[in-house]
Formats: sequence, structure tokens, C-alpha cells
Amino acid sequence: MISLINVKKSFGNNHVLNGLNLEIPKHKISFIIGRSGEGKSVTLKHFIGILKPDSGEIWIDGVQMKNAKEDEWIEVRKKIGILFQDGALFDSLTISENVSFPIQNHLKLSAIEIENVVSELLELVGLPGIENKYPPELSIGERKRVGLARALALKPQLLLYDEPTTSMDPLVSDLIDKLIYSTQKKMSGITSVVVSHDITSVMSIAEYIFLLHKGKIYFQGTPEDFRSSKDDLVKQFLTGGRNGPLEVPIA
Ligand SMILES: Nc1ncnc2c1ncn2[C@@H]1O[C@H](COP(=O)(O)OP(=O)(O)OP(=O)(O)O)[C@@H](O)[C@H]1O
Repeated sequence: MISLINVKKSFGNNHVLNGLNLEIPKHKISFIIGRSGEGKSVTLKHFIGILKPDSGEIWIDGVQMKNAKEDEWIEVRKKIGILFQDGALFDSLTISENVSFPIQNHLKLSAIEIENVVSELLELVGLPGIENKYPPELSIGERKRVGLARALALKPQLLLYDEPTTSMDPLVSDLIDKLIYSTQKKMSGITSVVVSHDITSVMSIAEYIFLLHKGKIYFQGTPEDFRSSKDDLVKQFLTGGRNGPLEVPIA
């Protein structure tokens, strides 16, 4: 659904993407992994047109977005659900208002229809009946699940997760992983892309892995390929050890 061809992106002298080539496989959960600052979020932002490449091509659903105008990006974004790191909920709105926010803006549904959609979505993420609560009353994990319900509101074809398990304890991380996996299975035809550092998540739910290094895809393949790779950098990434080509700063 998404292809990046020879994409370059710099911020001043900081050359972040140096001819990135990547083709997200359809209907799978793909992970984009890499060290901090390698350009994972920058890559994700190119998928939704928040950042534009200096050169190279971006294809979404068969359309070349290189010279796309903002209204074309708005149409594309309707097909994409995004779960931001903190859930990005509005604290002053109820959970119901938060989840229905994209529906109110884009679909013409009656109040009762919206109510039904919201309760179905909350059911899907395992939080039924919390419509009238406010985000500050929820744990971080619950907020992420509400964020996911909102990301699913417009029935996206593509679901993007930016560091979904960052700063979570292992049990909540595991729950979020299961939710990403079950969402992928329940929403037929969806394609998921997860940006993450969390190697446990990667090895438990990824169906395809892209390892970003020095502005390019250094490795791509299935988790089995990743696990059995003989490449020193891939092995170091997998084990998190000090031995290997990646320099690990001494704290
Ligand atoms: N809008 C921006 N303006 C200037 N520099 C930016 C901008 N966005 C990102 N960068 C730079 O691009 C580089 C890559 O950032 P990015 O957020 O993509 O890293 P990342 O791989 O997602 O890291 P992390 O895992 O720590 O979130 C960093 O050096 C960052 O400072």
C-alpha cells in the first residue's frame, strides 16, 4: 500500500533519510525498527504527508504523492488511522467525544448511530462502558486503547502505531501487542505499521521487519529471517548487547 523510492530527507546538515527504499507489504503487521534518532518517526511522517521528501517518490495506494496538494493528502489521511505515542486524546472531552471526533468531522451519522459506533469500538479495544469518563481518569495503557478505538473510527485501510509500548510495564506492553495483533485479525484487509524499539514486541507480533540504519533499510525480512541472520549489526540489535558494530554510549 505504501512505497518509498529513493527518499532523501535532511534537516540542515542532518541527513536523516539517505535514499530510503521501502515497500510495506499489504495485510500484514510490519515493524520499522532502529536506534533512537535513526529516522523512524520521520519515515512515518512521510506516510501521512506531515513531512515532504527532499527527493524521491512516495506512492500510496497506487498514487504518486510527490506533488500532491494538501486536499489530496486530506483524502489519503482518511484511509489511515494513527495511534500516537500518548494516545493524543483531548483531556476536556469525554471518551465518547474523543472516539467519535473523526466520525463527527467526516461522516454524516445520527447521534444514535454515532453512539452505537463508539460503543462497538470501545468493545473492540476491551474497554466497554467508559463512554462518559475523561482521559485523565484512565491509565496510560487505557488511553492508548481509546486512542486505538479513535484511530479505527473511520475504518482505515492502514493503521500506523508510533512507539505503542514505550514507557509501559511488560504486562501492559504485552496487552497492547495482543491488541495490535487482534485488531489486525479482526479488521479484514487492514495493513499495520508499527514503529518501535521494543524487541519483545517485534519478536512476538511482527510479520515483517524493516531495520533502519544510516538513513536506509539495512535489513528487511520475516522475524525468522531476523532471528537467523548472521549479520553482526542485526544480531546486536536482536540481543541488545555491547558486542557488535553499533557503538553503545557508556552511561
Ligand atoms: N521537524 C524536524 N526538524 C529538524 N530535525 C528533525 C525534525 N524531525 C526530526 N528531526 C531529526 O531527525 C532525526 C530522526 O528523528 P526521528 O524522530 O525520526 O528518530 P527516531 O528514529 O524516531 O527516534 P526515537 O526512536 O528516539 O523516537 C533526529 O536527529 C531528529 O532530531
